[in-house]
Amino acid sequence: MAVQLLQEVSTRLPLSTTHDKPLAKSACTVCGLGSRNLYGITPTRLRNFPSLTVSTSEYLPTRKCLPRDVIRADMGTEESRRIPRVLTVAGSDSGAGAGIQADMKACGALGVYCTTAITAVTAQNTVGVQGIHEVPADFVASQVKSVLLDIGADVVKTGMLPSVEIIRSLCDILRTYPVKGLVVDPVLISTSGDELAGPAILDALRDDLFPLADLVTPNLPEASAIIGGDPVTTVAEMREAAEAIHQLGPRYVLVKGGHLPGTNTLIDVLYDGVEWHELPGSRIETRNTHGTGCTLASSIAAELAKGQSMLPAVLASKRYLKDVLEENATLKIGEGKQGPVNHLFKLSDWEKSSTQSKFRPESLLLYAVTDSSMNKTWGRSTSEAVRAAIEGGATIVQIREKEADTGEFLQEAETSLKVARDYGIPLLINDRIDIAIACDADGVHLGQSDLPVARARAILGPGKIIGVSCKTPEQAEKAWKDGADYVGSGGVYPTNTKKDNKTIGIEGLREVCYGSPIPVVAIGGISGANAAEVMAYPRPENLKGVAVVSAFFNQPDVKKATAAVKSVVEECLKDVSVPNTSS
Ligand SMILES: Nc1ncnc2c1ncn2[C@@H]1O[C@H](COP(=O)(O)OP(=O)(O)OP(=O)(O)O)[C@@H](O)[C@H]1O
Ligand SMILES: Cc1ncc(CO)c(N)n1
Ligand SMILES: [Mg+2]
Repeated sequence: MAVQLLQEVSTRLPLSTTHDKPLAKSACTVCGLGSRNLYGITPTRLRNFPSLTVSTSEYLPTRKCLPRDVIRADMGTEESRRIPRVLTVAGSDSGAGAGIQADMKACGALGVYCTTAITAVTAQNTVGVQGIHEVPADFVASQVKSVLLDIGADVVKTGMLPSVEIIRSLCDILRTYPVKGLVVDPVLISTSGDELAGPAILDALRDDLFPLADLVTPNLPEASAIIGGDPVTTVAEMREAAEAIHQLGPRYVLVKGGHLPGTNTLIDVLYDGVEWHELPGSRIETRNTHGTGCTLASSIAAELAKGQSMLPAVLASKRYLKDVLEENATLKIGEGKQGPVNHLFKLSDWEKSSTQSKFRPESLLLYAVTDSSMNKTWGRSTSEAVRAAIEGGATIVQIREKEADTGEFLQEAETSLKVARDYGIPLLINDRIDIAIACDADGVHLGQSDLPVARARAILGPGKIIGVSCKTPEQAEKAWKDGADYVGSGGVYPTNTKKDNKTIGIEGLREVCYGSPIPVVAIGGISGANAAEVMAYPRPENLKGVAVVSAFFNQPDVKKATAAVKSVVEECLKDVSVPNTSS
C-alpha cells in the first residue's frame, strides 16, 4: 500500500517542531503526528522503499511511520556477489567484549560484513573503564561517509556516542545518505558502572536519533534515564518505558532485561506501537556478560541486514547470545568481576584448531589394533577390549571394524574414545575418515588403497594423526611427503588377520625404516614370541614399536596378553639404543 505524505514540504521544518507539539502542516498520513525529524528523499531512499510514493516532497516523516519489513538484502548476481553489510558507529573496547569489537565479531559470526566508524577509544578491561579518548565529531563523520559513499551499509548500528556533536552530525549524514535500517543501542553507562556518555546526550538521542531509528535497545538504567528518571525495575515498568520511548519516533523499542533483579528468567520487552512481545530467556550463570547489550544489538542489525523482519531478527539474536553465554560460561579471561562475551567461540576453539600435531613417536611403542570378529568371538565389546589393552600397557589404539554398519561403528568409536581419553591414550580409526571426524578421534590409519594421504591431511588439518600402511621405502617416502605422521610396515610375519597380505619379513621392515623419514611401527603376526626379534638391537632409529592384533585380542585375557608383549618390548628398549641407520 502506498504511503503518501499529506503534505508537501518545500523547505526544512523549523528545528523546534516536535512530536509533542505537532505542526499541522507536517502531519503524517500514518501516525498523524508532525515531526522535526524529517529526513531527505534521495534516489537511493526511493529504491529502498519502492512502495512509497512521494510527490515532490523533500522529506519523510519519522521512522515509525514507514511500512514494516522494508529491509531487503540485495544479494547481487553470481558475477558480483553481495554480502549483507552493517556499519557500526561505536566506541572501541580494548577488552573486546563490548563496543566496536563486539559488533565486528558478532556480525562476523553471523556471516555479515561489518564496517566501523569509531567514536571513542576506551581503555577498558574486566575491572572497569580506565580512560576514554573521544574522536572529534567531524572525524567520526568522515569515517561514516567513507563507508557509506563507497561500501554502503544495509543497516547502521550505533553504540557509544559520547557527544551531542557526534550524534547531530551522524543524523545529518543519515538524512542525506539514508540506509535501510538503523539500530540504536543507547549506551550510557558500562556494566562496570562507568559513564560512557553523559546525560547531556539524552536530548540529542531523543530528539535527533531515535526518530530515525528502526529499533532502540535500552537496558533498564538507560530506559529509565531516557524517560526522565522514573525507575524501570519490573516488566510492567519496562512496558511503560517502551511505550514512552516509542513515542519519540523509533519503529520498535526493545527494553532489555539483563539487569532485572533476582529472577531466573530474564525478560526483554519488544514493542512496535501496537503489539507487545515479552521475550523470556533463562539467566545463564556466568561472569562473562560484558558486552551482552552491544552483542544483542549488533546481532539484530546483522539479521536485519540479511533481510529478516524485526521479531525473527530479535529472536535469532537472543538465540545466538544464549549460545555464546552458555558455551563460554566458565571461560576465564581477565581478573576483574565481569568477563567479556566471547563471540567467535566456534572459530576460536584453539584446542581443536591447534596447528600442533598431537603425535608423539614414542606412543607407537605398543600399538593395539582391535579386530571386530575376534571381539565378537570372545564376547567383548570394542570399548571393553580397548580398556583391557590400555590397562595392559597399550600406548596407542586403532579401531579396525570390518563388519558393523556405519552407525554401529560410530557408536563403538565414541565409547572407545571416551575410554582412551580417560587414560590419555590416542585413538585412531582405521580407513574411515568420516567416522574419525564424526567422533573427533585423534586421527586415522590409512591403507594404500584408501583416501589419498594428502586429501586426508587437507580434510583433517594439522592437529590430527595420520598413519599409512607401507611395504616399500618409496611408499614411506611418499607418505611423508603427503603429510603422514607415521608408517605402519608389514606384514613382518605371516598373519591370518589380513587375507592376501604379502609378508615382507624383518628385512623388508628394515628397508622401509631406512627409507622412511617418519617413525615406523612394525605390524603383522607380531606376538610376545617374536617381538624381541622385531625390536632387536641394533635397530633403525625410527622403528618405534610393534602393532599387535591377535596376540592381544584373540586371547582370553586381553590385559594380561598386552602386558606380556609390553614386557618383551620394554626389555628390548633397555639395550643401548645407539641409532643404526646404515643398511
Ligand atoms: N546472565 C545472562 N543470561 C542470559 N541472558 C542474559 C544474561 N545477561 C544478559 N542477558 C541478555 O543479554 C541481552 C543484553 O541485556 P543487558 O541488559 O545485559 O544489556 P546491557 O546492560 O546493555 O549489556 P552491556 O552494556 O554489558 O553490553 C538481553 O537479551 C538480556 O536478556
Ligand atoms: C566502547 C563500549 N561501548 C559499549 C559498552 C557497553 O557495554 C562498553 N562497555 N564499551
Ligand atoms: Mg549496554
